[in-house]
Amino acid sequence: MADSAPAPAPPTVETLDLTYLFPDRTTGVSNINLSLPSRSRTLLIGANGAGKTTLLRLLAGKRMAPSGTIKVSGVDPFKDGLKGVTYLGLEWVLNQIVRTDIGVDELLASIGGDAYPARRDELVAVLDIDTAWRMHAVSDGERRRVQLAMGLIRPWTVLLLDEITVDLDVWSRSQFLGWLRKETEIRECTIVYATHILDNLAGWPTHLVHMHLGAVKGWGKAEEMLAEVDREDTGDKGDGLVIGAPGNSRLGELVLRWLRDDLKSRGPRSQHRRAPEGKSYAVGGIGGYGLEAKTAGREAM
Ligand SMILES: Nc1ncnc2c1ncn2[C@@H]1O[C@H](COP(=O)(O)OP(=O)(O)OP(=O)(O)O)[C@@H](O)[C@H]1O
Repeated sequence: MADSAPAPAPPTVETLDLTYLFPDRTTGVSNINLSLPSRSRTLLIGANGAGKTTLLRLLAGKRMAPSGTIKVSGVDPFKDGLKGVTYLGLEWVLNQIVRTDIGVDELLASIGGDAYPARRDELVAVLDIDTAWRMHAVSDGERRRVQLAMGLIRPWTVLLLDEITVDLDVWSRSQFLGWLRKETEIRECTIVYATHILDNLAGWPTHLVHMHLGAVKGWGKAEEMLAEVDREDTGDKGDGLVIGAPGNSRLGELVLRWLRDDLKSRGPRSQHRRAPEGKSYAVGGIGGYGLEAKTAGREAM
């Protein structure tokens, strides 16, 4: 009788009342409840310091969350490993190998390009990479394109992206976003993407998560959240924070509104730090929180 391997768990991302505090016990993320289905493309939106990177690193298993508060593809990413999860963030961008005198072909082969030749060739084409480039002699954007190809060649099932497209020109970024979209359409995979750059993202996300002061202020299906824009008038509220420029996408308009309201509710940064409405950050004595994982072996390349 032939062995039948169990079907892989669907690549879902779930958090259950997830709280994580840094050692100062005042910053981090608190009480986060999300349930992102397979094949979703989620944008994490929030002002600088809202908690997006912290959340992504927790989802990637790079920080230890309290037991039972995170499940990625059905398992705890810290305890049970990162199979199928690709996290592309700052550490990956800063890796020095991509600044040395090494050729693109060699670099792509070193991270498994030869095992996935079709994906490698597709990414080289989508990201308009010249495989004759030497990495010490390319522009920032060219280097970023090679880094993206390196990070994406292996067929991930959950992709966690912390804004890593900043150096791409508009065309390359739109091609890249289109490729990501296609991935979720042709196979079981899921993307969570933290970004401040909304160009070419109209119609891209299936879900939106609005973060503010370490909490999720709202989340849901993108179309339902975008419907807010059609319902509300957003012009000048007499506070000098005018939005609603003609030509803004609905997504751009919604995000401007969110950030305007967040700024108003938070006040200037130099004022005292405030917890999100209805929440209070615990100070000290919470078992399991604030533990920075010893992640040397877990850091992305
Ligand atoms: N290692 C750390 N130790 C203590 N506090 C931290 C640490 N890293 C981040 N923070 C704090 O946690 C909060 C959330 O930071 P985080 O990097 O998650 O924000 P973000 O939404 O990704 O911001 P940005 O859009 O600027 O990248 C910030 O107030 C930040 O100062």
